[in-house]
Amino acid sequence: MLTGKHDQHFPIDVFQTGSGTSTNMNVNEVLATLASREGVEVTPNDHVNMGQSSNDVIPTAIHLSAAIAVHESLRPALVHLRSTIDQRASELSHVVKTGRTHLMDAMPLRMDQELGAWSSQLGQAIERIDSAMKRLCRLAQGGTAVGTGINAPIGFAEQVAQELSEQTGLMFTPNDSFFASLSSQDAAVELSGQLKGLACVIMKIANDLRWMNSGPLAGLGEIELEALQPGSSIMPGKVNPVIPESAAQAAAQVIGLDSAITVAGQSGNFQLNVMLPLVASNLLTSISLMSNTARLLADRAIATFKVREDNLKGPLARNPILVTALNGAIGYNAAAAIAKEAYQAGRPIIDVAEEKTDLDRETLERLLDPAALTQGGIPE
Ligand SMILES: O=C(O)C[C@H](O)C(=O)O
Repeated sequence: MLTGKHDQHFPIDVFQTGSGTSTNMNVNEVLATLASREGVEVTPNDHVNMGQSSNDVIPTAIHLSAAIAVHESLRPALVHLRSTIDQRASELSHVVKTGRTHLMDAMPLRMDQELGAWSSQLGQAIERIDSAMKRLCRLAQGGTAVGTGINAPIGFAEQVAQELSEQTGLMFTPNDSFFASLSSQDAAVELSGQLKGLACVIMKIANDLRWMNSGPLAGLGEIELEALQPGSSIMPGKVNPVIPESAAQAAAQVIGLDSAITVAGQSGNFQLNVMLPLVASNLLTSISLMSNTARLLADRAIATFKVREDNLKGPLARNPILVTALNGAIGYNAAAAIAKEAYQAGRPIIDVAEEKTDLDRETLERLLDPAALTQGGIPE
């Protein structure tokens, strides 16, 4: 069954009984049939489902499958995205650009600082997902119908957890309360919440890339993303940022799937949560979306964009906001007057400052040097 050879025998819809009994019995029936074909007399309920109930099997399957998907797919993809960003950041540490707040010109920063923010956000998203994994590795198996463990042999829960740990290399243990693990989906809600946080990070990176790539002539034109396809069916020669756009859509989908998981997480009525199939489907979809997106962003956008350094240099030199560096020497109001005049006249800030202050050219060059202004501290 694990090879996928019998997948066509699983026709059950995700939107089925809330316990997932239909899917559990589907598995039991296919396994019993396969065993019978080998001449072993096996029944779906008495043998395959022995010592089990859908009520503990399905919550266990949710935790197990999500933990494996995070461990084998999502985490490596996020680490890859982060190291690709780090690699580009160290290559681009010489590039100084205009910072933006409210989408408006602000003080300068280096590109490694800008990309370093993405890397740090991803690092913290990984930490949060790692933390959720601890709760995900606690299993419901052994709780059977309502959490008491009726019909399961003593020690069954521990044996299942040990066997699954050996097979996967993850550390599974029985949950400390089967009543809790059957009637709630708290660990899945937690992981989904962390995936939503990750989706926000991905959305931010994708949007920054789209803005930086905008143009090529009438936009910011700070970078040039790899051209992957003719972007327009009508406008010849137009190349669009398809990877960041697909990443932003995947992120939006994960945020939506999380909302449904949040509702499902509240659907624990007495001893059983009855939205388990939805939780399973949405959680695995989110993990898969974020894994694929992280790899695509890394390999087809971050690793390959070119920096249009000439486009960065002009606005940087003309940016009147650099006058912020003079606050300490001449005060905010005098600096504001210089900035306004420089904007209005379209003149370099240094020329206006030389006229309007007692500071000599050399001092102004030092104080207004964009690269020096990326280092923090009080300009002297
Ligand atoms: O399918 C089961 O094992 C139990 C079912 O979900 C029920 O509680 O009625």
